[in-house]
Amino acid sequence: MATIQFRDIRKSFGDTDVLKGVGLDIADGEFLSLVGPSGCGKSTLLRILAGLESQTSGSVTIGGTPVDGLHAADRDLAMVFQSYALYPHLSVAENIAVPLTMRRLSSAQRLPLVGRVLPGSRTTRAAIGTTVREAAEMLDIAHLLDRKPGQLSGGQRQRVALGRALVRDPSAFLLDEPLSNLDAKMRVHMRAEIAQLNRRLGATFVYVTHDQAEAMTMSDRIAVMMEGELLQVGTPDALYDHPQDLRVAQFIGSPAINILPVDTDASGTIHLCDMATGLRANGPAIEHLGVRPEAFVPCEEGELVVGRVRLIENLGSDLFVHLDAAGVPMPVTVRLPSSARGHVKVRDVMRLTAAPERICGFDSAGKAAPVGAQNKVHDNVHDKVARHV
Ligand SMILES: Nc1ncnc2c1ncn2[C@@H]1O[C@H](COP(=O)(O)OP(=O)(O)OP(=O)(O)O)[C@@H](O)[C@H]1O
Repeated sequence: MATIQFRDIRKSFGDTDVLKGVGLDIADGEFLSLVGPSGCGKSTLLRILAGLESQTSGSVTIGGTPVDGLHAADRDLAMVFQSYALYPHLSVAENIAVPLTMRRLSSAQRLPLVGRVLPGSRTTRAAIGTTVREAAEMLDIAHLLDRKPGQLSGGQRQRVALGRALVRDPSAFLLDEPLSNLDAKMRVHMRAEIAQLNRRLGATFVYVTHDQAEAMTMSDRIAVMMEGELLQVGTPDALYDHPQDLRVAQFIGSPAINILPVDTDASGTIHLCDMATGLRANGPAIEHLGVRPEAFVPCEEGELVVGRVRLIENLGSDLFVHLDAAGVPMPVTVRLPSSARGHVKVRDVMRLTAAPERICGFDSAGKAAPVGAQNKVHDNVHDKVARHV
């Protein structure tokens, strides 16, 4: 069992508080990604779990057992880094075998020539060879076992690093930006493979990345960190559809969510640029509305946003239309289906609405707050949405 629990983890370097009380439970077999911008503390949290760094306060348990006093080597975890950390003078097979030779052969048995003739050495080496081959086959690098790391591509080197983690058969895999050194195509390929590996092995994976797309495509759940705090933990869908914090809304999703600055009057009516939006705050006053690019629908009247097209990006499958909209400091991005090609031109004026349930509201503290349709306008907006879909 490799459930992992962080309890109120704090870490300071000098007088800089890098982790400010992180609590997180990771289930056995789960693929959990820690995401956040550079410097938010995600690697530090992973290193504390690995035993490579000690926390200032708080505790970590693995499989229900506190590991705070345990050395890294005694935690039964395997770590894979961005820099593959391979030995250049050893072959791929020898690199993958390193954890096993260290664990299963005595220091005398590990000697280059004499070691091979010592009692037990031959059998143990054969068993290690079988394990290495199995791991290499799983990672599709069995044909490279005799090569040196210098003769491999970046993607192949990362597989060797994964193979070395795999043969340890750890209770959990910790991966720190393992794909950062790969080109874009190889990253997409490897992220699918790593996710499959997690499903096949059934082991717990804790994966650190600053790339939200990587986290969205691979994870069972994502923990979003910023400035040493955990802002939200949830499934990719929950974070995308129901961000609990404005910063989470902005971090997750590409192109980014549209953020519209709004005012809420005493009756709860929400205004954008002094125009009633047809929406009301069903709780605290709303200061920002978040609308995903694909949630906008063109309309003829009763719009939430009106803007002039400044740029059209044609991706073949979709169009991303960027508009300068009144009262919105950043360009508004709308995603339209490919059937809209040729129907929208630069400098056109577009009116956009969105179904109220697809609009996120945020209060003055940037926390999610409920938004609903105002009764009469609600019906209008729905009629219009129905007419334009
Ligand atoms: N040994 C150290 N001494 C002093 N400060 C450190 C040390 N290690 C990390 N920090 C600081 O702690 C903060 C968090 O670092 P950490 O590496 O955990 O961030 P991160 O979210 O993983 O960022 P990145 O994606 O850039 O690796 C950073 O501001 C960093 O400068």
